[in-house]
Amino acid sequence: MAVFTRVTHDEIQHWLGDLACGELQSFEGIASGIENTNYFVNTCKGRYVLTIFEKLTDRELPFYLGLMQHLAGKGLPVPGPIASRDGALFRPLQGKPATLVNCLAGSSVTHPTPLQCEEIGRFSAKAHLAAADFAGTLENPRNLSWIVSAARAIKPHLPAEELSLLEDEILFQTQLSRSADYQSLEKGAVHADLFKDNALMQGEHLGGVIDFYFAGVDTYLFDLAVTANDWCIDVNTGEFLEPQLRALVHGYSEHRPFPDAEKRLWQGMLRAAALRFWTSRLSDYFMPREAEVLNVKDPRHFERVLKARRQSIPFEL
Ligand SMILES: Nc1ncnc2c1ncn2[C@@H]1O[C@H](COP(=O)(O)OP(=O)(O)OP(=O)(O)O)[C@@H](O)[C@H]1O
Ligand SMILES: N[C@@H](CCO)C(=O)O
Repeated sequence: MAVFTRVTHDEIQHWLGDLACGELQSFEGIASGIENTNYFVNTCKGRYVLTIFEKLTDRELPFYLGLMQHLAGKGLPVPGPIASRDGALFRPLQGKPATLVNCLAGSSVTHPTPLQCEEIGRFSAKAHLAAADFAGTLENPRNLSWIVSAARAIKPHLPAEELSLLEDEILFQTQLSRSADYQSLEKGAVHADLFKDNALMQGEHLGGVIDFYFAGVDTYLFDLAVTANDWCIDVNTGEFLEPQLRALVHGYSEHRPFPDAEKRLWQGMLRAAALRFWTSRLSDYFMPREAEVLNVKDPRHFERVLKARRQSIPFEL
């Protein structure tokens, strides 16, 4: 249940104020999602999503909402925040920052087809190109420094075999991050959490990508690796499904061909992406925040994915 903050018709009507989105007709809480409170809001001008941020603050929100506005402005299927007359993308509601974004069509898929993977690959490349002139500079909040510090807190809880895997992978990633190839990778503002549940599909067509609230500046290759590790795998084993992976890579490279350094670092970045989510899931598992207790995602899934990526990958870029 994701409605942490309950609001009334009058409160929403008042908050909509000068947003030029028309008179409020109805609203309903959205049950899925665990980070923020979301409502579908219907006005005489259309359907929107109201998000009340439970933890995010003025420090991060200008980056996330600014990036969504930037990408939507370039025609990508991303929910653009509706700005108030003075240009603000978020304003307080019940003392928490809140925003209104366009409601996009579609629903998330659990077993993507190769064509759907190709479509998400195309989106990813287009988003990387479109974000190149975005001015925001927030670092990926779940970067290697975060992983190292989260791992410190997790380590006392881990059995020996997992501890050794975690330490070995962090060592590998630390060395990799110092390499000339890594230093030469192209970076920009990336989604960094483009899992299946953050994409709305309409058949083979992408209706939209949502939930930019783990976005940050990181390498394009890392971002694509995050997507590959979720969209293109057998969820039982963590192994890649080759047709899905080939389709994702093909869709991506249609718009942004891979530079040589990206080709050389593909397996390393797939490992980095698996480590990032294994660590965050371990952290949520051992040190859950209040609202997460009932929604902790299984860390062992990403342990399996990481082990599989360390072994081999089906083909090179
Ligand atoms: N712009 C949008 N258009 C259509 N549906 C949306 C939009 N934004 C959110 N939703 C719906 O609301 C649900 C919850 O949103 P979201 O995934 O962003 O929740 P959250 O709590 O912010 O994040 P998390 O998934 O990390 O818990 C989505 O699964 C989707 O069904
Ligand atoms: N996509 C993340 C959740 C945070 O967005 C995970 O599956 O662990």
